[in-house]
Amino acid sequence: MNLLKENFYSEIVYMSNGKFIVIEGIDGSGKTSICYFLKKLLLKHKKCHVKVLRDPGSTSISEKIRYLIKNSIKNEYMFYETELLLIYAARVQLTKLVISPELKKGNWIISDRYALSSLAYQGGGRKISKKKILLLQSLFLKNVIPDITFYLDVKPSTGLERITKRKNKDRIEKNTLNFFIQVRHAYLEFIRNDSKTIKINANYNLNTVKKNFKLEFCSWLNENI
Ligand SMILES: Nc1ncnc2c1ncn2[C@@H]1O[C@H](COP(=O)(O)OP(=O)(O)OP(=O)(O)O)[C@@H](O)[C@H]1O
Ligand SMILES: Cc1cn([C@H]2C[C@H](O)[C@@H](COP(=O)(O)O)O2)c(=O)[nH]c1=O
Repeated sequence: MNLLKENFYSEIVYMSNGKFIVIEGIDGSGKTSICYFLKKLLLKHKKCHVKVLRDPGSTSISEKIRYLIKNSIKNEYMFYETELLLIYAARVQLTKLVISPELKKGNWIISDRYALSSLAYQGGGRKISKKKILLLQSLFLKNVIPDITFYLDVKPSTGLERITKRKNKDRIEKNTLNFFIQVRHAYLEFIRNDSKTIKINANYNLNTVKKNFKLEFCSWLNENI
């Protein structure tokens, strides 16, 4: 695609409205690596302000909630509904404090996960009804919709292998392979026929994933900016 080098940068000159870009995928799919790769790509041209965020997290309150979500508390089980509501509390805080104001200023947001994660993890993984999750979404996030979501699709065994190499697993990562198979299945169901989500094959090595992501991103940019 020859739009890659010339057009990618010339298009950025015209960026004036803020854009909300979300990177999704199961644990170990490479989301964080791609978020920072995209930030670098956008900043090279210095024509827009870019913030990378993580959901849950990225505000003081949301980071405290993130800690609760990711770490087990001795002798007390966390109910799946509690998990969902904590995640939504962190997301509402992040949205009101950072995402909405930044977008209003015309800045760009790259978010490592957003509402689709709840449909995949709490819906597909924990089996909370889609209706309840969508109700929270429509009650609290109704005007904040990603302009585009990139879903990094990886085989759950590969994703888990990558995170096992990196660090000790947290409360959610300790779930079974079958849990992640169901989360991936839910992602694939939700993005099927969704024109605002682009699927990237994340089973390849990181350089190849970055190259393919860049191609898809540039092509989206050319059509949408
Ligand atoms: N395509 C890839 N091939 C091999 N290793 C990868 C690939 N993508 C990421 N990794 C490695 O896997 C680990 C997890 O990557 P990264 O943090 O980007 O993923 P993530 O989806 O954000 O994970 P998590 O959800 O656990 O935070 C890192 O050590 C990273 O270098
Ligand atoms: C947003 C969101 C996240 N989760 C889970 C998925 C991950 O295991 C952690 C977040 O950690 P990461 O390193 O930032 O990927 O939380 C979830 O279950 N539901 C959600 O909506």
